[in-house]
Amino acid sequence: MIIKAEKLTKKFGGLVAVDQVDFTLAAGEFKSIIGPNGAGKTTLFNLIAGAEPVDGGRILFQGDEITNLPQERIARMGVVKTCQTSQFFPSLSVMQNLSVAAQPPSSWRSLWRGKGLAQKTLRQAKAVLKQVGLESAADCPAEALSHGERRYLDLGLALAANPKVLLLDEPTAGMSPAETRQAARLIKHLAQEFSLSVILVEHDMGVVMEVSDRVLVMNEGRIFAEGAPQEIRRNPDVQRIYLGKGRAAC
Ligand SMILES: Nc1ncnc2c1ncn2[C@@H]1O[C@H](COP(=O)(O)OP(=O)(O)OP(=O)(O)O)[C@@H](O)[C@H]1O
Repeated sequence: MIIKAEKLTKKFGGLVAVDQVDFTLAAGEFKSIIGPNGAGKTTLFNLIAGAEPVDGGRILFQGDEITNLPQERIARMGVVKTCQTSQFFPSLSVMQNLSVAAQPPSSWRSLWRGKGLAQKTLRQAKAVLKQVGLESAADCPAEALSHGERRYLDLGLALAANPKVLLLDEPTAGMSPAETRQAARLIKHLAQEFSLSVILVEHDMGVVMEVSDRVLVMNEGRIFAEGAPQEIRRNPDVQRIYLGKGRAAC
């Protein structure tokens, strides 16, 4: 397993948002986390990425414990998270943003000394620019991008960091149905091309069913069900928890 979490627990005051959850991700696997609002999906995702401190349990990445390491350190090890809200330098161009993300931390000092970016970094940034289809916007300031393009830049920023495990938080949020289908296909293609292991938190069931190898259903901080997309789609208990919370079933 590339990621193994045991008895992960997170509390917010009296609320147990993630309750003794065991989670595994195999190398090359694409796993989606679904569940009704407030089920604990984003919290579990944030615990794995190091974006929230863990209250109980432990997380292993390739056998090494990463529990409560700083998020930057976890990202440098290869577990990289994208956000629901775009995080980039608004006035820098798309290519400059990708170049910063592709820059190994060991070379930040030379960047500050004005030595410029290494050729390897520029090549990596250019490759990612092409992979996420933003070549025509390479010189645009990131703040001038459309909503859909910003989501592609988010994806590019994560890919530029050379991840082994990619954590995607609602990458298609706010996209039109046509953009959503296109983005889902691109994400799946990139995951296969780079042999990435992916954890996806996503509300769009069409996307989840199309891209996932396995789907994990959370409810009230616990794992409710796990299986192949078709099994989850047919599971009457899964449909019940969605309907019980007033959301559309898958
Ligand atoms: N920073 C926080 N402080 C207090 N409570 C929080 C915090 N983050 C999450 N929660 C609570 O923890 C529970 C799980 O939230 P979480 O965001 O993980 O659920 P989710 O399944 O991702 O929901 P959604 O689908 O609505 O995004 C919810 O009851 C939420 O209100």
